[in-house]
Amino acid sequence: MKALKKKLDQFHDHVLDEHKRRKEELDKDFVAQGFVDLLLQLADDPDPDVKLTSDAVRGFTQDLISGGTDSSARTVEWAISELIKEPQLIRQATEELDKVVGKERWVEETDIPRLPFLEAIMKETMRIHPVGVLLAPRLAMQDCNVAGYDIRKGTRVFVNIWSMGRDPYLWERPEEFHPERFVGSNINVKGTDFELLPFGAGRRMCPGYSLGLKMIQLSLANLLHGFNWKLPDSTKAEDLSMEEAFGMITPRKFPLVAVMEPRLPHHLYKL
Ligand code: HEM
Repeated sequence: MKALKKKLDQFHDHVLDEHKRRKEELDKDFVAQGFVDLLLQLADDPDPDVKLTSDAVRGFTQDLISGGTDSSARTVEWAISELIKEPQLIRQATEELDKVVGKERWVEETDIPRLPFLEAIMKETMRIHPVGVLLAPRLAMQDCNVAGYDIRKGTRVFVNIWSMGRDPYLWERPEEFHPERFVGSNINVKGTDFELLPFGAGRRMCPGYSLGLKMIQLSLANLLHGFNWKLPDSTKAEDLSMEEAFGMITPRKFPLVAVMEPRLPHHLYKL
C-alpha cells in the first residue's frame, strides 16, 4: 500500500504541478478549465467554508480517476460480452446506428438521444452487471421498517443492487439479457427508479453519473458502429464464461477475448 501511495503521489504531483504552472504562466488571464483547476483555486482560497489541504486535492483527483475509468470500461466490456452471445442484438443495434448515423462517419455525442435501442442495451447491462454491487454503506437515521424487517436507528445498511437487478418480483425472466424490456419504458438510471440503481441514489449518488453514462453510450456506440464482433472460432457462445470476479467494480473473471473487424470505410480508421 505504501509503495502504491508513493507512486500515485508522484503521478498526482505531476498533474497538479502542470496545472499550477499553467495558472502562473497565464496569471490574470487564467480561467479554470477543469476539475483540478477548480480544486486548486479552492485550496488557495483564504476563506473557504471548508479548507482544502493539498492531500485533499490529491484525494479528490484520485477519486475521480478511480471512480471514472474502470467503472465505464467494465460496463462496456460486459455489454459486448452479452451482445456477442446474441448476434441478432448486435444486428438490431447496428441497424439503428446505420439509420441514424450512416456509414460515413463515427458516432457523435449529439447522436446519442436518437439511439433508443443503444440506451436500452446500456440499461439492461447495468441491471444485470452493476459495477457497484453494494452501494456505499448507509446508516439508518431512525428506527424504520423495510419490507417487514425492523431496522434500528444506527444500523449500517447495505443496498444490494445486484440482487435487485435479478429479483424475479421486479423483472420478468431476470436472468435473461433482454434490452427490449427497456424500449419505451420510463425507467431511468438517475436514482429515482429504485428497481434500477446502477449509480446509487440520494446524497451519496455517483457524482459522475452523467459523464459515466455519456462515456458508456458513446464508446459502446462506436465499438458497435465501427466493428463487426465475433468470438474466436475456438469459443462457442454457450461456453463464454460470464463469471464475475470479486472486487470494487465487479469485472469479468476472465477478460473477454473477441475478434473485431472494421465495418466502416477504411479512411475512417486513419488518425
Ligand atoms: C459506469 C459508470 C459509473 C458507475 C456505474 C458508477 C457507479 C457508482 C456507484 C454505484 C456509486 C455509489 C453511489 C451510492 O452509494 O449511492 C458511485 C460513487 C462514486 N462515483 Fe461513480 N460510477 C460511474 C462513473 C463515475 C465517474 C465517471 C466518476 C467521476 C468522474 C465517478 C465518481 C464517483 C465518486 C467520486 C463516487 C463516490 C461518491 C460519494 O462517496 O459520495 N463515477 N459510483
